Amino acid sequence: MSKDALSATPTEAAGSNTVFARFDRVGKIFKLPGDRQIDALEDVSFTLGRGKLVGLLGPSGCGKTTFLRIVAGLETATYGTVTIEGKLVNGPHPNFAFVFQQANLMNWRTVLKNVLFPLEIRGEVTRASIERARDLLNLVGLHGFEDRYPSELSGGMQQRVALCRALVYDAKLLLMDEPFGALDELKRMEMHDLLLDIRLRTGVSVMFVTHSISEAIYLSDTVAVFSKRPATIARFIDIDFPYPRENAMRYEMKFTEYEHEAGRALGIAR
Ligand SMILES: Nc1ncnc2c1ncn2[C@@H]1O[C@H](COP(=O)(O)OP(=O)(O)OP(=O)(O)O)[C@@H](O)[C@H]1O
Repeated sequence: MSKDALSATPTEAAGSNTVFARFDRVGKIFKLPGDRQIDALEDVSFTLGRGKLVGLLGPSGCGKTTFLRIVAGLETATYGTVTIEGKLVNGPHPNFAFVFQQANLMNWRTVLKNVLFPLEIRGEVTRASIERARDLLNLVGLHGFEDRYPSELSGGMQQRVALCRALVYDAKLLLMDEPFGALDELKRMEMHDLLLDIRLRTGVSVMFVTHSISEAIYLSDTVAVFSKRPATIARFIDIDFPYPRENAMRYEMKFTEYEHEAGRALGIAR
């Protein structure tokens, strides 16, 4: 995919060999009372490669969350299509996991029982799946907290529990809406490395919304910069840093250049 690719036609995601998801001229118009309407999305087209990580950046209120909700099947597009693994999305799918800005844990359930909840509603709690939940908690540094309650955890720890809950059932697609927005900078950086580690181990494809240019660059294979509303893709930026990524890269000249490029696409830098 070219860095300057515009969204009029579907465009390949960075370096991917297999297409996992295809978004073809996705548009959304919200009808409001009294013949009013909000044009939220217009002709958003690109593909997400299997196991790839795409960050969505854009001005506030441009339509990023709406796009993510359409991909998740939680909202219907006014026109255009979302195809995942060759199948049209027309409702929520059991293989898609969502992580929101707030952890949204159930305070009356222990950490382990929060993580197991998606399996419980599928009737899939087995000895092996409990083991997997414990392994995930271990991976995110929460070993020993399985029987604690959410109110006993910090915000960062709660967000890590939410991530485990999203990953416990082998989701193929992880959709995240500003998942680390409520965390302080250091915790956010920790979560970045954790997410990349999980992606490496599980091969999950990831799409996430962020307001942070540096977060988008640090995590993504490709950053998709949305225009002002109605949002369309203003620019794709392929991030040519190898994985695993290291914090030192945040201070490299090339990283600053990517920040400038994203800033220009957002209209906030020259
Ligand atoms: N259910 C709805 N009904 C009517 N308008 C809506 C609805 N959901 C979103 N909108 C409008 O669509 C536009 C895009 O909203 P959206 O939440 O997708 O933007 P966003 O880019 O995620 O915003 P932010 O970055 O501030 O979180 C906004 O003008 C919003 O008011």
